[in-house]
Amino acid sequence: MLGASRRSLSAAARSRVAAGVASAVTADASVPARPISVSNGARGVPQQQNRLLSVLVAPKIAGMSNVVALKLMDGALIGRRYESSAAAVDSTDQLAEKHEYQAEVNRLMDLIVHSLYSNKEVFLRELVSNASDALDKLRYLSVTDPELLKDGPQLDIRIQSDKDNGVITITDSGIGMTKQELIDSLGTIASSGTAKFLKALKESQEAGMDNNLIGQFGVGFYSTFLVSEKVVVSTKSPKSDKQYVWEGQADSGSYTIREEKDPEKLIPRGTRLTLYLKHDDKGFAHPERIQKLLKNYSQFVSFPIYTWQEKGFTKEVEVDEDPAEAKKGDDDIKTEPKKKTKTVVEKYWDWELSNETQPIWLRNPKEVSTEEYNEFYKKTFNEYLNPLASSHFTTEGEVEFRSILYVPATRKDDITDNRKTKNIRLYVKRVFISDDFDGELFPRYLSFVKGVVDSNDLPLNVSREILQESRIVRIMRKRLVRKAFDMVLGISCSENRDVCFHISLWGLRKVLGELWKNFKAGCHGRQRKSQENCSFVALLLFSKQR
Ligand SMILES: Nc1ncnc2c1ncn2[C@@H]1O[C@H](COP(=O)(O)OP(=O)(O)OP(=O)(O)O)[C@@H](O)[C@H]1O
Repeated sequence: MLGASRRSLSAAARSRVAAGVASAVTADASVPARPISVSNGARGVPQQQNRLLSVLVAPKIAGMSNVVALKLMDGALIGRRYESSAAAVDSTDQLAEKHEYQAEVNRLMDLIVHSLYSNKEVFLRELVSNASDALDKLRYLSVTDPELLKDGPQLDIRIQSDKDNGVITITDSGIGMTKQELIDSLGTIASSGTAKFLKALKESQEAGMDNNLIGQFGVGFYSTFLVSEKVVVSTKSPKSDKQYVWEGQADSGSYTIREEKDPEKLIPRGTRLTLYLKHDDKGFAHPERIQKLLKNYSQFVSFPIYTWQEKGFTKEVEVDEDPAEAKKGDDDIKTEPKKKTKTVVEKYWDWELSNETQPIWLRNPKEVSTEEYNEFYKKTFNEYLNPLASSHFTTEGEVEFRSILYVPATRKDDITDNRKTKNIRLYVKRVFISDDFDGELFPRYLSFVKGVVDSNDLPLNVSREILQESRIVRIMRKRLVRKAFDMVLGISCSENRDVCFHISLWGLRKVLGELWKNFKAGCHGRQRKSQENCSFVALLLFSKQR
């Protein structure tokens, strides 16, 4: 999952890189593109040569005369002149631009398509997570720019499937993507999860695929190719008045992008993914299977997820009378014949809400099971192992907020390299704001603690500056730190207790050993409040004793 600000920053950075590449190909994105090869990497024929080659080898467009086809190709060469005639043509294939994947994506696709990974179902988790991120981003941006919602206030995810043909569509009404964002996002790798996956793969030093890694890290959007032979992404950003279609095939080093021209396929805003499943994976298109997977993987998504389900109701219908019976009846005394009826089930299809949208931190802690806390942690922070401890609490009075904090079982990031850890996800009135404010909400030396914080007192347009100066944040930070210390001390006390955050002494020693650097860094850290210092020193002493 990505935070809004993180994503916008990385998207901007990626746009700059990709803009350079794309500008070598089409100076004006609105020019209707013909089968032009657009290289995303170093490979490929020079652009001008590519265009000419494409024109020479362009096949005849189905249902079009050569004259019209030529006109279109002409249009590609001389600019906008034939834009309207291109729009009038009911064939889109010929208008598609061909792009090559970045080398890393090619490698990843190759691994995914040829992997023997048995837990292929994670594809749905990854796609729903992307849809939820896109909705989070829209909701966040719409706080300052309500116009973004003008094409529909509904924020939801809808999944429809055709089990006979093995097709699944996943539609979200989120932020969508512009053409450039499509190229930047679905042709290159800049995403956290996928990049982590590749790093881990490299570190595992295995020539082949370590199947477990897919499950541990997720491979984001590309996991669609675990089950699909073709994927179509149709997307409309509120920043653009055009809808674009990305199309990729398993086992292909390139993808295409074209403008959506079919009025029936236009969406007001957001993204629709259509997965054409591989023959052996068509079972994933069964509506009941989809619902089961959502229960398993996506129960913490805070937007409604609707699935298209077959339903039924019973009704009484009249049945035709048996002619022999009717004849017999005629011979008897004339009485009004009694109409016979039978009960039938009337089938119909409708959307069904398939998830619980109340965030886990708003629930009563007594009603949340350890498994639910652990699942929420793993899904939210992309973790593989259960946490060592968790703490769910509500603070009321002077400042009101709810939070769940976790101590992970392993520490992956090294705080000495001064990277942001994105360990705290900040929500304001349930709206996800950012995971970039970790330093402001939490001291750096506690960066191993992960969690969510939801405040009702902060403004929705909260910025780093507001956080730094806010008295509310100072109080929140103090309480969060105290809770984090309580939690770590709780782990330490567990040596002499039967039940203490369901962890073992072995786990404690392990975590303190690994967190040693964090504690040390805390010692040398900037000025801290005395109470914080006291607890910190106590922890430090404790950890040294062990
Ligand atoms: N439904 C969507 N709506 C809008 N943008 C999307 C959607 N799906 C994917 N994207 C864009 O594609 C990018 C790449 O997606 P991918 O799933 O590969 O990685 P990620 O979501 O960024 O990272 P991670 O897998 O770690 O959460 C996303 O960052 C986002 O910008």
